[in-house]
Amino acid sequence: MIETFADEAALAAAAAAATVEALAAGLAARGHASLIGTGGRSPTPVYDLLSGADVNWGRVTVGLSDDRFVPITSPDSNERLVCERLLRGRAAPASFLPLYANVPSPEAAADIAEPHLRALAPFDMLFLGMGEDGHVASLIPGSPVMTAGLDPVGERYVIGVPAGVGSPPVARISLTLPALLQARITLLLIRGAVKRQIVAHGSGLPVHALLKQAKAPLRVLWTP
Ligand SMILES: O=C1O[C@H](COP(=O)(O)O)[C@@H](O)[C@H](O)[C@H]1O
Repeated sequence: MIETFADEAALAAAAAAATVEALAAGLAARGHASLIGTGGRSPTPVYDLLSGADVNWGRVTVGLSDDRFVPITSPDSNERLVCERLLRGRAAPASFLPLYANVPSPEAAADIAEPHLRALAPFDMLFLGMGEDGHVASLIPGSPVMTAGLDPVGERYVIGVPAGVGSPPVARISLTLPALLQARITLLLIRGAVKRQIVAHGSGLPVHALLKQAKAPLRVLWTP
């Protein structure tokens, strides 16, 4: 079911409330909690709200479902977005687990991140955006690693994605479907008629691998 919100602010308020609840549950049950964020435009107002939320952020680890293989100084860096919009104010004490590393290739960065993501799973909250091509994380149609990344029994949690697909078409680092399915709750944050149509009526795109599975609870939050 797609949950419809009147505007971006209403969607952000619902997403932030669900996130605070999920992090509080993780903290109460295990003494620590995890939030895997996403890049793009969709999560930004949610990050703004969460940066002021009453959470024991010092016991929260924040990661990313994907990043571009660019340094944090780049405007294309998802890590930069999270640092600028989430990890400030009350959320400043949270720990950050990067996907990007200053190494020669996205595959080498993925190798570094892999054990840390495995140790962090299962995740208390996962945010995903979706492109108008149906991609989630950096599992992008046309990519030579998309099929491997969407293999539900694949051995990797983190993969390098060669340049040439996506916007911008830079190399990337992405969580795989087995990693995404480690979320206790996932919020798919989408906006606009095209994305609603893809979720409601499309098939065979990366997002549908998540929509059709029953292992990891998923909410779709949409606004026009
Ligand atoms: O390239 C990316 O795009 C998607 C979707 O972004 P949006 O601006 O349409 O919400 C995003 O989820 C992903 O993290 C990012 O790398």
